[in-house]
Amino acid sequence: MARDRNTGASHYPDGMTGYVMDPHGGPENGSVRAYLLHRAKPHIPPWLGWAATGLVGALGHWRWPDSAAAGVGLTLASVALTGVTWAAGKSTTKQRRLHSAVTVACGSAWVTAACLAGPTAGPVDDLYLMGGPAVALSWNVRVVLRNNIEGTAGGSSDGGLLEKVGLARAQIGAAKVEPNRVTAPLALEPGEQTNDDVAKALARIASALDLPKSAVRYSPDPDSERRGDLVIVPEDMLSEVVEWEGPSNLGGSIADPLNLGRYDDGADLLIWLPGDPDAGRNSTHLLIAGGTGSGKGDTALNVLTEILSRTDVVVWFSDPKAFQDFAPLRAGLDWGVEGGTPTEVMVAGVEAAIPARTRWLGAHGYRQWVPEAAQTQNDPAHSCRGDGRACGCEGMPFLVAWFEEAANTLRALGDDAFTGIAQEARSAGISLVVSLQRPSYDQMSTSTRASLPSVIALGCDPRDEGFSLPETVIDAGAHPGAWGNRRPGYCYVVSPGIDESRYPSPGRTRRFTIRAVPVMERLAAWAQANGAHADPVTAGAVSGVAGRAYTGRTTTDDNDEAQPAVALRAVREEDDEMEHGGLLVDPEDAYIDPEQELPGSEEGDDAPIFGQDTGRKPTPEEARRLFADALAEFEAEGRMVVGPRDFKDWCERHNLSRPWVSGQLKEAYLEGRLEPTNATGRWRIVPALTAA
Ligand SMILES: Nc1ncnc2c1ncn2[C@@H]1O[C@H](COP(=O)(O)OP(=O)(O)OP(=O)(O)O)[C@@H](O)[C@H]1O
Repeated sequence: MARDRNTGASHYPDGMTGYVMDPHGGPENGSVRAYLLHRAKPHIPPWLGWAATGLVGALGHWRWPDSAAAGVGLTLASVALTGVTWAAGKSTTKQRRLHSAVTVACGSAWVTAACLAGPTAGPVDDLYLMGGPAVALSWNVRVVLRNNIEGTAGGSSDGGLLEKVGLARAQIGAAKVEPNRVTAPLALEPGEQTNDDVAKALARIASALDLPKSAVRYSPDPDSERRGDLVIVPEDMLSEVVEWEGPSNLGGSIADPLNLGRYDDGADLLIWLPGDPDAGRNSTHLLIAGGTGSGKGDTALNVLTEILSRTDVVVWFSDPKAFQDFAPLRAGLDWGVEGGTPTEVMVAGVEAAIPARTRWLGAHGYRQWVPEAAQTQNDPAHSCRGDGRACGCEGMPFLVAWFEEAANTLRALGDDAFTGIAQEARSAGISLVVSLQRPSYDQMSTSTRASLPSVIALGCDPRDEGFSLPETVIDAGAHPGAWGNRRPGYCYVVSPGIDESRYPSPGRTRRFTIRAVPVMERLAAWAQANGAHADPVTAGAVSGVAGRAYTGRTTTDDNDEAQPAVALRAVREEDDEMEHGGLLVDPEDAYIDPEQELPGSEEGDDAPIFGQDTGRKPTPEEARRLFADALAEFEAEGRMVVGPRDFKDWCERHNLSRPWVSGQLKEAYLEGRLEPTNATGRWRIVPALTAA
């Protein structure tokens, strides 16, 4: 069929008749009578049925007036016919099945009465005149509604939408129509079509409706392979930008939902990090994945501001981008580092905190972290004492360990290590938050990806969709690849606690502008004064591996236990006054093996060594002292993870070789001064000051 661009008229091949609707519903060719006839056609059969019923009733009475045998036969036939109708309607929708059975029952009962008593006797004719049209009209209404739903979905009178998209014979049930959202139950052809077929047809449905792909979604019924809900959201209500004005629940608990923005139907976009034993939900780790310009930075700010506004959580935060986006919030963090070695130390800190926290939670009768765990333990049911009395231990806040642009860190850590940490952290009241520069498998391996159950998937390259979102959610119509960086802040969120039918619905986070900076600074100051401090157990565990690198949040509060840095400084000053060999052994002397030979060293060279480039090799003893000094210096700077490369300049200065340093590092490990890390050739300094 061709269409004249100027007149809008359609030209059919010779001999064909037909019409095409213009967008306003008027006939474009053919007569008005033909159009009306065509429109009326689907509504005529019920009325023909009504007329036929009347005719059968009249003929039956003429044949069997007042016959008792005919009465029995007709009644049985009527019941049988109704039963057959009910049975035959098994494969259709419940509503249609009932409607058909009731229609047949009414019709056959009237025929029986008309045959026996006569079509005009008593109320029989009135029943015919009133009941018949009512039943016929009910079928007309049904057809109209069905057409309307298909019409809403873009179907036109020359073929239903479903037929157009290859789902002929699928049935659409009564649609729920809300402002800007139509939800229509779909029942597919039994044995012929599956929910996968609908998923594959979504793009064609969007095309038929002239809508973007993300406007059409499908939520399969988990209990049926041929049923589900087709959801159409015609207008993009997210196009309006909403600016962040402040946290949603200042002073609340981290167990309360974090409000990150809104869904396309206006509902709040919420996530939960800690688990909820009542809901059978464990705590979760979160991946924030999006391409450049997708609004990942602002989304992270939405998440972080929400977390910092709660009173029972501490945040450890690593940002290789030197807190470019997060600087206004830094004061509210319990521990903030800028990537590289400090991040390695932070990872070691998380690793150390996990068993300590899990033990504490277990000892206090918590199977997972709940808000009560963050309070002072005054409940005998959560006591670590054997005598059943309340223990009064300080509470343990939830811990969020956040790794911005984490690809390098994760690669250095290795898959097994990360998977292990992720698994164990969940029962230790720790959530990991990880953001990636590019959401793809070359940034993060499959198994590491699998250990992050929650994701905020922002716009990305279409090829990376499968990385960001589970296949089922993509099949249901989620397509972050369609946004790229053109829709900043648009996201799909998959996370425990959210109704799964929401997963394919897009949401949008709030935008942060320059106006948000003072509000964020106020929030950080608020968090500094009112937020939680790391509990002694967590702080102790992390200080044990990170030493001075872990400072704890600085406040005006004088709680030394919650501020390991203050405690450490006090210990160090005390140590300086002690003679070597006291309780806290001077690291310079503690690990020297005077018997060990230094490769290539010159015997008997006893020139002074400290602070000078001698241009000669130090004696073995000098070299070991220098090495111990270097470790102490690293520790003092908070560089708690070291490897041969960190000694490059030092080697040059002291005429010592890299292999010698490698050997010395191993030796220091054997002596307990270093611990291996998950990365080959990297060692963690065991803090000398807290080792006691
Ligand atoms: N929810 C939002 N609504 C509207 N605009 C937003 C939203 N989020 C971010 N933007 C805007 O989109 C642009 C890119 O945002 P942002 O810098 O957060 O992206 P990004 O993914 O972090 O990019 P990059 O990785 O390059 O830093 C900014 O101009 C920002 O203001």
